[in-house]
Amino acid sequence: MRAPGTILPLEARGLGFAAGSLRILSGIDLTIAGGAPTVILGPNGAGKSVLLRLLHGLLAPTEGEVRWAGAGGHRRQAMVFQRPVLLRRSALANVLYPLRLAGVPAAERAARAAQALDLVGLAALADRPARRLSGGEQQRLALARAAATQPEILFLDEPCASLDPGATAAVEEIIAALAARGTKIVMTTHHLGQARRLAGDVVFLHGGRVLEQGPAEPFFAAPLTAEAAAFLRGDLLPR
Ligand SMILES: Nc1ncnc2c1ncn2[C@@H]1O[C@H](COP(=O)(O)OP(=O)(O)OP(=O)(O)O)[C@@H](O)[C@H]1O
Repeated sequence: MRAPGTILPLEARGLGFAAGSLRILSGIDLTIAGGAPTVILGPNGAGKSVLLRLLHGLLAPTEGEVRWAGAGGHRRQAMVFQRPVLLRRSALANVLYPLRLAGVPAAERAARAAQALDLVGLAALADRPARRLSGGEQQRLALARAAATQPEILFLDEPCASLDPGATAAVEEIIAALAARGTKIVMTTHHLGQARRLAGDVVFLHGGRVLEQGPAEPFFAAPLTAEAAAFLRGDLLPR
């Protein structure tokens, strides 16, 4: 069972990140509430991955802060990366391992892992060595591993970056299923079609700043900034 209460909304206030003299993100103010997925969009180098890492707590901000509404925010979230790092063990063992680390009682671990493998369509491959799975299956396994920990918020960094259309559709289905059962998804993607299909709201980043933030439908129909309009047309944006 998930701990009572909620850690949402997640708020970023004056958030910034610099590496030496290079400012990568500045002045980010965001409120991420529960509900349909939040999709972070923007051209290459806009700072999407860095923002996701700051929100997740993997990077420490050099300015501003990330605030969770409730206690234990860092424990009730998970992140899945473009290329999952899997243990040299079976698919099932990969899902069980973080549950053991999280102190989930042994009796509950097997049921949760089986349920998560089922959710991603990998129940039949539970005993296969994880590193022998295809790229799409590995990404689904990474999603199962994260989902089994029952995070309230799940960060996904380009989850379909190196997947073909079939594998991408399978991952999108899993994301939609997780969102439907109440997991808040915050993700980056370069697939505009995917963003339109999944997003409840959008954060548009350019040059390390948030230029737009709001519900997905009006953003796609009539973006407010010239930069977002150009991005949606597929034009190159000056940095
Ligand atoms: N630790 C770091 N040190 C120095 N520069 C960094 C660091 N992390 C990211 N950068 C730079 O910050 C900028 C933003 O990187 P980030 O990966 O967040 O962009 P992105 O929007 O996710 O891009 P892409 O769409 O290409 O993945 C890039 O120019 C990147 O090279």
